[in-house]
Amino acid sequence: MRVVISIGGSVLAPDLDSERVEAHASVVEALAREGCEIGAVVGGGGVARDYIGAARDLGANEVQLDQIGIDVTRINARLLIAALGSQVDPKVAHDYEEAGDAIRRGDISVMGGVMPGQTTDAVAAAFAEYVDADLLVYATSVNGVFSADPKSDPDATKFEEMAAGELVDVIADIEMSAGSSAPVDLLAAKLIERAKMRTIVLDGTDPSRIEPAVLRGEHSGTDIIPEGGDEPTYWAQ
Ligand SMILES: Nc1ncnc2c1ncn2[C@@H]1O[C@H](COP(=O)(O)OP(=O)(O)O)[C@@H](O)[C@H]1O
Ligand SMILES: O=c1ccn([C@@H]2O[C@H](COP(=O)(O)OP(=O)(O)O)[C@@H](O)[C@H]2O)c(=O)[nH]1
Repeated sequence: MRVVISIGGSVLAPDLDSERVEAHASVVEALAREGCEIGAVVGGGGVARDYIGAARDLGANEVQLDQIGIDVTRINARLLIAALGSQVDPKVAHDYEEAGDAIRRGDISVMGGVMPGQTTDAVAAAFAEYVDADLLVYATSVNGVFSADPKSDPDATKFEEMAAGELVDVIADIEMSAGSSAPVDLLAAKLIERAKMRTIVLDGTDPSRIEPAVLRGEHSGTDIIPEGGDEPTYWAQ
């Protein structure tokens, strides 16, 4: 089974904590031991936001800010690589071909950002499509996709499952409001829909939730069901 796991910066590196990075690496290694081929994509978190904020104050334009964000995601990717054993490609893949080659060689491949105008959510979706992944997992700071932002709306309800087209609609509504954050970005949602990619959005603040989700489909987040896609098959069955 081939899996791409997107580890949000808010989850991997809300601050610099080697034990947290180690815990994520352990999950990736455990999945690899189970025979999964793994691509990981790492976000920028609070450090990226701090750098972007400082550079904005200094007059940088949006593309320059994105480039700073990409650099930070790649530093976080290096942290995850440092925590993974010999099975990982020691280079942070800068494009999908490099990442795909590493996976085909049998290595775990780790990416950060690739180009301005998007986030690592979209990188993970494109990576998953490029390598024909069986599953894409977003480990983020909320336990799935909700009808509204659960951090600000106490009446928000979680989608246990939703069609990829519904995900696009929900995300498009969020992205209409400036400065808002979303469980995945709009480009990622569109790519998931186009690729008919089976996708899970879950709370990755405790990384041990990722393994049962990948191996057995057991999680309490949101399943994104591809329209016209295959029924899920689980590695452990
Ligand atoms: N409809 C929604 N469903 C789930 N989360 C939402 C929604 N709208 C906004 N959010 C927000 O999206 C954010 C997603 O996590 P974020 O902190 O950006 O993590 P990451 O580092 O994984 O990108 C959360 O802060 C959550 O409050
Ligand atoms: O392919 C990419 C990935 C990231 N970024 C930039 O890097 C920041 C941090 O990436 P992350 O995916 O963590 O974004 P977040 O989830 O914090 O919005 C983003 O806001 C963008 O500015 C980018 O421009 N292109």
